Amino acid sequence: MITIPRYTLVENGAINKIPELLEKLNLKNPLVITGKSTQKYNKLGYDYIYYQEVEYERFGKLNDENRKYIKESFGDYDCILGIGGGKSIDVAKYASSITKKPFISVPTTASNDGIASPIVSLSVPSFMAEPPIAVVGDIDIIKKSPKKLLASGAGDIVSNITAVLDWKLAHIENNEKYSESSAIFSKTIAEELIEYINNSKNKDNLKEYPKKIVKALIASGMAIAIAHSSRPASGSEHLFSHSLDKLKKEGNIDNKSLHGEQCGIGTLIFSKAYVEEGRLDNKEYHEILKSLKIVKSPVNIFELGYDEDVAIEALCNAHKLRKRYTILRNGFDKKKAIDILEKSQII
Ligand SMILES: NC(=O)C1=CN([C@@H]2O[C@H](COP(=O)(O)OP(=O)(O)OC[C@H]3O[C@@H](n4cnc5c(N)ncnc54)[C@H](O)[C@@H]3O)[C@@H](O)[C@H]2O)C=CC1
Ligand SMILES: O=C(CO)COP(=O)(O)O
Ligand SMILES: [Zn+2]
Repeated sequence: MITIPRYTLVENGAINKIPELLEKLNLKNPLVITGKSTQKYNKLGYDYIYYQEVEYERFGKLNDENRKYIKESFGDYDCILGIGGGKSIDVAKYASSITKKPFISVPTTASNDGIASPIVSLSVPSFMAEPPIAVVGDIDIIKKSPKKLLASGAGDIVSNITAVLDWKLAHIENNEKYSESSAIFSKTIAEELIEYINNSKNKDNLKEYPKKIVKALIASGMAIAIAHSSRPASGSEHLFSHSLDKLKKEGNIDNKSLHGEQCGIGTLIFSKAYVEEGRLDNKEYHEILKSLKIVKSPVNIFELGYDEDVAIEALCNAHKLRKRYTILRNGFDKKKAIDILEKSQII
């Protein structure tokens, strides 16, 4: 069965409609999970906790002790609202899946497609939970969020191009189950966003970008729900991002690069790899590059704040991050990694 949000509000002032929405859903006692810079958007003063204080790390491990802890912490409320960026939303979604309470997603920015997806990405590999029962995207708030966050949303959307290529490749070379309709849906979301961004100078100079990116991210989450897997939105480019996250964590690297920014870089690397294999037109690689430049998302490893050794190591380890067949196949050795990083001008 495919479950997608029952209500999706994407408009100016949407956050003021939360009471009305709760009433429609017959919910009365919400608990908000939010971040320190987004608590101000809990305008109705619902009880709240910061995602940072919910022992974030424990959530990645699904054992009985953690389930008990979550149930005890969230037991008295009849629904959970995630208000904030990707982390607030992920923690809220996870808590909702453990407590079986409905989850309402209230993104205050548009940085990744966890907004409406059934995926929880607190660990690698990610796992399936329930999607939000409703999404409340207040454009007044989202358009004022930091540009870096809004730009990273584009990186998470262009990812769909390489993710779908990887999915098809896995079908051809590894006999994996593949859904053409899901793939077309996911790819179209990315192509339409790229087209809008790249023509924005002639159209509205990105005035509509906040609304477009939120809608694209919600749709991408729905593509994941339809496929019942993150396959349509996560391929080799996400493996690169997960690999970078691992290096950051293990090496205690203090760098605030965002998920979507890292995935944007990954998309440039692997779209170039697909061009090299003759499976993608070079024009498409350039369209992706152009769109990331226009929204000012990083297009090389230095703009992302790392040196080239980090890029090489992340790329050489990427295939080990999860069991998912991609153009990485059995992994890139150092020579191949450097070659493609140079060709895609990441280093
Ligand atoms: N479930 C899924 O399918 C996915 C989940 N994720 C999750 O998302 C996380 C990354 O999310 P991001 O949003 O990139 O980072 P984040 O959640 O760490 O947010 C970055 C910062 O921006 C702040 N922020 C959010 N809205 C703001 C606003 N309007 N004004 C000022 N500050 C604001 C946040 O409070 C936070 O301090 C990953 O760690 C992963 O757990 C990422 C991709 C997909
Ligand atoms: O980030 C995601 C989709 O954009 C989720 O993908 P993962 O399954 O790789 O965590
Ligand atoms: Zn992503």
